[in-house]
This record gives sequence, C-alpha cells and structure tokens, in this order.
Amino acid sequence: MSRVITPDICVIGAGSAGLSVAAAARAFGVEVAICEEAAMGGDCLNSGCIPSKSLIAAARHAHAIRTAAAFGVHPGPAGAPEGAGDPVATNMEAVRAHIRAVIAGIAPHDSQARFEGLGATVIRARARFTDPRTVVAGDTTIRARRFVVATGSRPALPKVPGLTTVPHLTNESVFDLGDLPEHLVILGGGPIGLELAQAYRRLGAAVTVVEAARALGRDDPELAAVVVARLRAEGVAVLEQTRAAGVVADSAGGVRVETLAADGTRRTIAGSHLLVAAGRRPNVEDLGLEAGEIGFGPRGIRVDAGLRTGNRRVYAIGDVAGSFQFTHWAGYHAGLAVRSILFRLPVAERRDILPWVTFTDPEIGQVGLSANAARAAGHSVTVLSAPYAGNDRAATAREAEGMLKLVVGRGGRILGAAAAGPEAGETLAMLALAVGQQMTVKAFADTVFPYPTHAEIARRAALTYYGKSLANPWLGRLLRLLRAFG
Ligand SMILES: Cc1cc2nc3c(=O)[nH]c(=O)nc-3n(C[C@H](O)[C@H](O)[C@H](O)COP(=O)(O)OP(=O)(O)OC[C@H]3O[C@@H](n4cnc5c(N)ncnc54)[C@H](O)[C@@H]3O)c2cc1C
Ligand SMILES: NC(=O)c1ccc[n+]([C@@H]2O[C@H](COP(=O)([O-])OP(=O)(O)OC[C@H]3O[C@@H](n4cnc5c(N)ncnc54)[C@H](O)[C@@H]3O)[C@@H](O)[C@H]2O)c1
Repeated sequence: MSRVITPDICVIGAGSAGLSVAAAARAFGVEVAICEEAAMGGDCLNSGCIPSKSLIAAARHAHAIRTAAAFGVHPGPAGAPEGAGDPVATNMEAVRAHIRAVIAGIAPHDSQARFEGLGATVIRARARFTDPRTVVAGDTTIRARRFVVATGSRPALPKVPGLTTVPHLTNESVFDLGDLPEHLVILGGGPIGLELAQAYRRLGAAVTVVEAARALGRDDPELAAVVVARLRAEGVAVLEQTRAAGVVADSAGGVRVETLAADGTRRTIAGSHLLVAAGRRPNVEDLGLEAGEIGFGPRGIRVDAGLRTGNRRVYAIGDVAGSFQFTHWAGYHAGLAVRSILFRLPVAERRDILPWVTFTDPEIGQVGLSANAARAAGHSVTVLSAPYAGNDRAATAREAEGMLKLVVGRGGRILGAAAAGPEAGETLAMLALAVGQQMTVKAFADTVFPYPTHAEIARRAALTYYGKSLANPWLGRLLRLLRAFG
C-alpha cells in the first residue's frame, strides 16, 4: 500500500555520509527518513575501509611471521630448522571469515534496527526525485523540508579494450575471494591498488600493479617513492608510467594484460586474477536529478561551498559530491549539512584541513596544504623535515624508512604535514589537530611527548624551525652576558 510521509529531512543513501546526518538529526529530535537500496553502512563497511583494513591486518601477521627471524624469533616448534622455505601458509577461507566477522561486529551500529530504534524511518528501496520537492522510494512518497543526497560512488572501469569481456574483480568482489590468487594483476596504483597489492603479496600471491602515471599520484613524490620501494622489496612488481592497452581471457580462466609503457615498451602479463582499482564514478544515475532540478557532471553532483545543490532544498555530501572520497570527509560533510539544515548557520567546506592516509606499510598520508598548494595560496613557506631513521621507536622495530615533513608558514604556523613511515597515520591524526586549530611549531616545542613514540617525530621536525635562531650571534652574546652574572 502506498503512503506519503513528510519528515523534516530525507537522506538518500545509508553510507558513512547519510547515516551521520540521520544520527545527528535524531539526536536533536528531528524527523528523518533514510532510503537505502542495498546494504546498510554503504561502501566503507561492506566493500571499502573495513574489509580492506581487516585484510591488511591479516597480511601484517603473515609479514610478522616472515620477518620474525631478524628479531631472534623463529616460527614453528623449538629446534625447527631455519630458512626452510616460506613459513607462512594462508587459508584464504579463514581470512575471508575474519573479514566477515569484523564487518558483522560493526554492522549493528549502521543497521536498520539501530536507526529505527533512534526513531528514523528506514525505507529499503531505491529513491528517485519525481519533482524538486518529492522523492519516491518503493511505495513511499517523501515530501521533506530538506533532502540530503549521499549516494556514494562505485568502481570506474577504464576504457581498456577487452576489459568488459574478461572476468575481473573490483572492491565489490575482491573481499569475497575464497582462494589465494596465484598472480593478481591490479590496474591502478592508487590507494586501493597499493593497499591490496601489499596485502595479497604478504598473504602469498604474486602481484603486479599496472599504473598509467605515478603510483600514489596524490602524495608527495619523495614519500610515495618510499612506499613503492618497500612494496618492490617485498616482491610486488609495480609498473609505473605504464598503461593497460588491452586485456584478453586465457584458456586457464586467467587473463593476459597487454601493457604499454611511456618509453614504448610493450609487455604481456599473464595473471590468474585481475583487480580493477582505477578510480571511482559518482552514483548519479537513475536518481531523477533532472526532475529534482539538481545539476551534476562526470565528477558528481554540483554543490556550492555549503554543499547545497542548484535546488536549494537539496544538499549533496560524501563521495557523490565530487570532491574527496574518504569516510572522514563524508562525516565532515555530514556535520556541515546538519549545521546548515538544523541551525541555518552559514557553513563552508574547508579543503585546507583535509587529511588522508593510505594504509600500506609503511603508511603514507598528508594533512592540510602541501608546500606547492601553500605557495599557490600566497603563503611564504618553510618545509621542515625529520627522518624516521632518527626516531628511536622506529629503530626498535627496525622500521627506519621514511620521513615526516611539516609545511610551515609565517610565524611558524603549521599549514600542512605529510609523512611516510611506521604508523604515520596516527602521527598525522595529531597533526590534523595542529592544522585545524592553526597551531604553531611553538606548541610542539612546549609539549612533552612520551618517549619512545613515533609521534615524537613531529616535535623533532618542529624544533628544526629554531635551528637558524640557535646559530644567531646575538643569542650567543646574550648567553655570555647572562653567564657573567654567575
Ligand atoms: C577498497 C576501499 C577502501 C577504502 N578505504 C578507505 C579508508 O581507509 N579510509 C577512508 O577514509 N576512506 C576509504 N575509502 C573510501 C570510503 O569508503 C568512501 O569515501 C565512503 O564510503 C563514502 O561514503 P558515502 O556515504 O559518500 O557513500 P557510500 O558509502 O557509497 O554510501 C552510499 C549509499 O547510497 C546507496 N544508494 C545509492 N544510490 C541510491 C538510491 N538511488 N537510493 C537509495 N540508496 C542509494 C548505496 O547503496 C550506498 O549504500 C575506501 C574505499 C574503497 C573502495
Ligand atoms: N586509505 C584510504 O583512505 C583509501 C583507501 C582506498 C581508497 N580510498 C578512496 O577511494 C578512492 C579510489 O581509490 P582508487 O585507488 O581506485 O583510485 P585513484 O583514483 O586514487 O587511483 C587510481 C589510479 O589508477 C590509475 N589508472 C587509471 N586508469 C588506468 C589504466 N587504464 N591503466 C593503469 N592505471 C590506470 C590512475 O592513474 C590512478 O593512479 C581514492 O581516491 C580514495 O579517495 C581511500
């Protein structure tokens, strides 16, 4: 039986972005309807962050076993011979069960039952605008005061001849593999490609990454090179400046990928499995955006700095809004939309505080402005750096590769930071606070950091700001004068 409801807010898409809006609205007692056509929790929970980080956690154990000998620890019963082949045996069914168990553990937080318990109306159907003020989902017509489109994104298939005709994996299917691929060929050396390349290599697969440009192209090239070198040292073949020129199925059920490098070199790579990790496409199709008078393009729904679409009643947030595609960014968008919708406060997205981390080992990421972006924005910039080779915590785990860079503006203000190194994501989380709160290097100089921590590297880099002033002859004279007083 069809029904008409009139909530204050209608959210389309129950992923990180949409559910954050719904939870906040209910916390303030505001009526909200949520439309979701597939699994509650969206990409992050079901086919993105959570399964990928769970797989990475499994792979870390495999790596720890293989590298244990350097610490004087040998896997297997006491007295077992050393160096007798690979000590790791991966049971991919069990790895898959681990991933599913992690998802199942988090799922109640994003579930229909939880949101209905909070007082939201949850409609499990595809939603479409039928006019600028109406959405229809299944047999429900929703006339809300405000709409929030949070429909996310899906894997993009690059235009590679043959790709659509051969069996291939994406993030929507790769975590369901019950067998370890013999040779996984990955198209794309972005965050998805490299996180999964290292994880599958550690679990025992041969892995080749085919990247048309530079791997981790959004990150600082010097830092990205640290990660790529580590992957290569672990046995991942990373082919940069190399594009896939064609794909065919082979008779054994695998694929043959023809590649063309920038220098003209052609190769054929025979893989047992092909994973496409070549970027994302916003979910804008079949949403009735024209009927809703909502503008969109290939990057997603067009929004202003306050995340409002051409139809002032409608906001677009998260992956579909065409800027950055991260769960924390979706959550940030949700907060802005809630402030605007509930409190009518003016809001504006601040891209100069965005952090990201790619969870390879070592981790790599950035927060705030890069040196180039800061200069382009008119800042006078100093880049301070410290190597992980000087960090005692890193030394204890024999993980001395990489470095941290701080982008510092006038008065020592921290405008940005980037790092590749052990647990770099945790240190960048702390630096996200420094960037967001406009802190200066002095705050780091004045803070006592616990020893030995990876995060101390940020203080070490910050202190180099004072290097020049320490060599100032006037400071030397002042010290001599003070000594003269006894
Ligand atoms: C492999 C992988 C690893 C990742 N790792 C990280 C990470 O470590 N850290 C990080 O920050 N980000 C990570 N991301 C990115 C992160 O997953 C996304 O940025 C985030 O999930 C976006 O949230 P969203 O709410 O915008 O979209 P989604 O989570 O995609 O949710 C959109 C929802 O809308 C629904 N929907 C779509 N159209 C309709 C419709 N018409 N009607 C009803 N429902 C509809 C969909 O079914 C979906 O559930 C990763 C992504 C991938 C693919
Ligand atoms: N840790 C994290 O935060 C995390 C992890 C995974 C994904 N994500 C999010 O998901 C998004 C999508 O990730 P992604 O890695 O798929 O996309 P991406 O756009 O970041 O990287 C895709 C890569 O594929 C390459 N490529 C495209 N077509 C190609 C072709 N025909 N042949 C060879 N290479 C080709 C591109 O040059 C690019 O480097 C990310 O941008 C990020 O926002 C985040």
